[in-house]
Amino acid sequence: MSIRVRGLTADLGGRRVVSDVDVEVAPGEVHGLVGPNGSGKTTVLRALHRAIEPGTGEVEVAGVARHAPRRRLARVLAATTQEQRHDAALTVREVVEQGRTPHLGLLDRMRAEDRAAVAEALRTAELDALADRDVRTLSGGEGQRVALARSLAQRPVALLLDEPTNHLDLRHQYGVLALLRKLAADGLAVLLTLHDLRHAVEFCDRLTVLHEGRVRASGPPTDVLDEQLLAEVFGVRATIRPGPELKIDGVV
Ligand SMILES: Nc1ncnc2c1ncn2[C@@H]1O[C@H](COP(=O)(O)OP(=O)(O)OP(=O)(O)O)[C@@H](O)[C@H]1O
Repeated sequence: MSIRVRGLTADLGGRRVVSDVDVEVAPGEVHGLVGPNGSGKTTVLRALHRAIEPGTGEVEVAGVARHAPRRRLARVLAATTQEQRHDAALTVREVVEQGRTPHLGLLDRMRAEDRAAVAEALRTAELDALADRDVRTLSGGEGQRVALARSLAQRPVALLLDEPTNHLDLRHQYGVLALLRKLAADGLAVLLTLHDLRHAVEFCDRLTVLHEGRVRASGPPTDVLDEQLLAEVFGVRATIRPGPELKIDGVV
């Protein structure tokens, strides 16, 4: 497994917000963490990339366990989070270059392979035209693509994304989700939080549904999202019909 979370418990503000959560993501898998607001999705991601210290439980990424040096973790795990605001006077290219930091020694300069990883990440996130722009001048969606490009430049084994499509227009939503599928096909393990259950059905191999900090169900999307769960967890009367109402087949 590239990502393994076992029995994870986390307390925040004196309250238990995640209890006994298990999530496993294999290489090549796109795994969605879904659940209502406040159900603990971001907290699980934050424990994985060590933005918070979990209470109990095992958290392991590509064999790098919970107490291993941070630098080892940064070589295998990239995270695109909601907190990533770009408020320094840097160009888009300079932010994406930061993705190479875990692979460089303290005084090392960028090597040819680092520059190639940055160029590929910029191209993949469709940022070539914005490469020399000051990141502080970008729109929300453009900034979100910069954060993704920085993660891609890192060339990780596992990728975490917290609501990666929430600022994106329709074309870029599709573009990012299709890109995640392609990255998974190349062997990456992808764990993302999503609110749009239609995206979850269309793009995820498996889902873990969180409710009040606990795993309510996990498995293939159409097995997991039945009428009873949609009512009890999400508070909607709904059914998953085969085939989405709006089917996007590619970008033009
Ligand atoms: N720093 C904190 N201090 C206290 N409580 C916190 C803190 N961070 C998160 N929480 C609480 O932990 C719970 C889980 O939050 P989390 O952000 O993981 O939920 P989420 O499922 O990602 O929600 P959303 O869909 O709204 O993004 C929420 O009740 C939240 O209020």
